[in-house]
Order: sequence, then C-alpha cells, then structure tokens
Amino acid sequence: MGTKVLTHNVQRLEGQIDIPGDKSISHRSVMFGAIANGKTTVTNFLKGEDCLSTISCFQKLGVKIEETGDSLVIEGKGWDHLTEPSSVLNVGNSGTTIRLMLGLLSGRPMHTTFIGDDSIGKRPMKRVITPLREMGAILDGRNNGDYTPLSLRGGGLRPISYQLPIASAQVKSSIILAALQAKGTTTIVEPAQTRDHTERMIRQFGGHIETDNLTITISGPQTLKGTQVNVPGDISSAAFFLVAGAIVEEGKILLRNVGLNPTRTGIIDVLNKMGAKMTIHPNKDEEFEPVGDITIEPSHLTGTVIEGDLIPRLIDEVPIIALLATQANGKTIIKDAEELKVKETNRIDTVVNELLKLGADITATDDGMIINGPTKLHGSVVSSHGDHRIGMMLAVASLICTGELTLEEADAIAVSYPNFFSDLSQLIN
Ligand SMILES: O=C(O)C1=C[C@@H](OP(=O)(O)O)[C@@H](O)[C@H](O)C1
Ligand SMILES: C=C(OP(=O)(O)O)C(=O)O
Repeated sequence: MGTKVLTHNVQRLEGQIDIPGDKSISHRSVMFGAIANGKTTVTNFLKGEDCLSTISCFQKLGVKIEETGDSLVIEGKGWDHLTEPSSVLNVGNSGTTIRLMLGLLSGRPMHTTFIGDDSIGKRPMKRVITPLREMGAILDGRNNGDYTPLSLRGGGLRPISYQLPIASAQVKSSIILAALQAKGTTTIVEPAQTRDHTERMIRQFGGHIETDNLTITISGPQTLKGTQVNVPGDISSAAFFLVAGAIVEEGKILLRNVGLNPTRTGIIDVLNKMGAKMTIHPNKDEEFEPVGDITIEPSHLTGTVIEGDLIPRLIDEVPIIALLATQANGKTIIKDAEELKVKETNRIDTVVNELLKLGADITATDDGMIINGPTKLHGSVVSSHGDHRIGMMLAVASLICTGELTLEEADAIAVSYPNFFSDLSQLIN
C-alpha cells in the first residue's frame, strides 16, 4: 500500500509554498453550505480524502455540490431539503465528518446509517452520542453506540446545558449543529478552549452564537444564508514545513497563506519557546479567520514542556513536535495529551515506536511522551500505519536521516495533504 523510499541527508531547504486549505474549515464550509439557503462558493477548498468524504455524504443527502473553476459551489436549500439517503454514509477516515454530521442530522426527521474505514471503527463515538441522545436523537451502534456502524433517527430536538467532559472541537461542534435546530437555548461549557471555526462560520453564514470565555450559548431554530468562504491554509499542514525548515542545516522557507486562528497556533508558541528562527507576517484584511505568511530558518532549539491548555491548540501537531524535540537540546515533556490515543492511530504509541526505529531517545507515558535530544537519526523501514500525520512526520524525519528511509503506507498522506511530496520536493531542488 504505497511504499516510498525517501530522500535522506538533505542539507538545505529553500523556497516558498502556498499552504493548502484548512481541513477543519473545508469540512465546515460544505456542511454550512448544505444547510444554508442559497449558493455558497468556497475557494481554496482542501481536496484531501477526508473533505471529499464530507462532499460525498452531502451529495447522498441530495445536496448539489460542484467544482467550478477553482471554486466549490454548494447549492444550499435549507435544513428541510436534506433528503433521506438510500444508502449508507461512508465517512472514510474522517472523525470530523462523522461527529459533526451526527449533530447536524440529529434534528432531521429521517434515518441515516454511518460507516467508515478500520480506523474510524476504533474511534469512540459515545462522546457525541451521549449529548445528542440527551437532546432527543435516537442513536445506536456497535457496543451501545460507541462505534460504527451507527444509525440515527433524528427530529424534535430539545436544548441542553452541557459541560464537555473532554476538550474536543468535534464534540462541541456536533452539539452546536444540533442546537441550531432545537427550539430554545443550548449552553455548552468547554474544559479548555478548542478550535472555534464552527462558531466563526455560524456568524459568517448570518447566524448567531455567543461565546464568553469557555461558555457558548446558542438559540434555535436558526436558518443560515449561503455566502462566500475563502479557506485559509492549514496550519496543521504548514507545521510539517515549519519543523523541516527549523531542523535542516541551511536555507529559508516562506509559507504563504497560513491560517493563524489563535485556537490553532500552539505550534507557533512551541517553536517560539524552543528558540526557533521564525517570523510571522499577519495579513490585515481577513474578516472571519486570521491569516498570514511565516518564514522559518535553521534554528538552535531547546527542549520544553508542553501541557495543559496548550494541548488542544496543537493536538494534531504532536507527532511533528515529537520529531522537532529529537533535535532540541535537553528534555521535552509532552503531557495531558491522552486524546492522542483515540486519533487515526494511538498517536502516542505510533510516534514513539516509529521514532525509536530511527534512533530517537523517546519514551511513551500515560498521557504523552518524553524526548531527550539532540540525537542523530538514521534511516530504517517505518510505516504511517495508515495515519496521515505520522506519514508526513516520518517523511520530514527522512530529510535529516543519515541513511535511506523507507515509508510504508505513504498513501495515507492524501487524507489531508494530497500534494505533500511535490511541495516538499520543490524545497529540496
Ligand atoms: O473539529 C475539528 O475539525 C477537529 C478537532 C480535533 O479533534 P477532537 O475534537 O477529537 O479533539 C482535531 O484533532 C481534528 O483533526 C479536527
Ligand atoms: C484527527 C484528525 O482528523 P479527524 O479526527 O477528522 O479524523 C487529524 O486530521 O489529525
């Protein structure tokens, strides 16, 4: 399944990359476009496999979605025009698709069934099933609703007050999408701030939502209006080049059009704390999501502690931060990150096991990992284990390996970054 022998011993990375569209915002643009009234045009939509799964699920619900030139056009006809699908909704590898769609369809008076790939089959769904059942949706699935296949009969929702037991933007967004359809006011309290793209997009589509520190208040029912969405570049994709640029010996990289939403910029805080040579140039004129350009250069790095409220702001960047830490002086401790165990793989175990094969000094803990650096990495045969972020982390690691690195299951990278290897090779030549 897509074995790749990667370039090793790269001394210099030089050039610029336009960072592809944000995965979280791309998913949401289709979802909001589908439930809004009127046309939504999306530019810089991420054509990664996860977002294509979201498109195909909404097409099965009767929504017309087409590519026109560089844009994606969604013909929204409002909540009532989503139609009962005649076959199962397959979310592929995408946790965001299934968890947000469960909330979105909880208020629809129809039956839907969800399946996904082997990885989705291991990811916990109880976290969304519990609040959605409390709101009145009828949900069931394997192991009393914790795993796919899942079935849903929606309709007639009531508002709830809900204290989120975990910091999860997917759970928060699922409840918000249900609350938009429930008559009355829903209140959600987060244990820590998570990405707020759903909240921002509700306002962009003409809806109302109030946020006060960790409390979110939303009244329903609401109808939304189609609009124009320009998706910023994904900071979670940029992260691989930020680390690559910092750990090679020479050169300078410019990353253009990177989303700089403060709920996502934990990686920038970490790079700054570790002493990276990085400059941020914010664009001034973005209305809904902040964007900017970033330059990164080879850096003398120091180990650090990454914990607490910082974790949700960099949750998808932990694999690449672990690699960064192998090149820093001293100890890096990552804690409070047990959520990593329920991602596409158990990202604590996968990161530690694969980096050990390259010679890293890294140990798994119950809620994170401990890395001592700097260590010289050597090539080996490693695998993404079907996890796109592990695949890209290992591809960046290959740049500084002394011998050849063979990456198995490299094709998983297309889940979030189909052009990753061509963008990377532009910097090498
Ligand atoms: O809301 C989203 O778009 C996402 C939220 C995060 O998941 P959790 O909500 O499970 O933390 C993140 O890991 C995922 O890649 C995308
Ligand atoms: C965890 C991720 O995505 P999802 O939960 O949507 O599968 C990710 O992209 O790293």
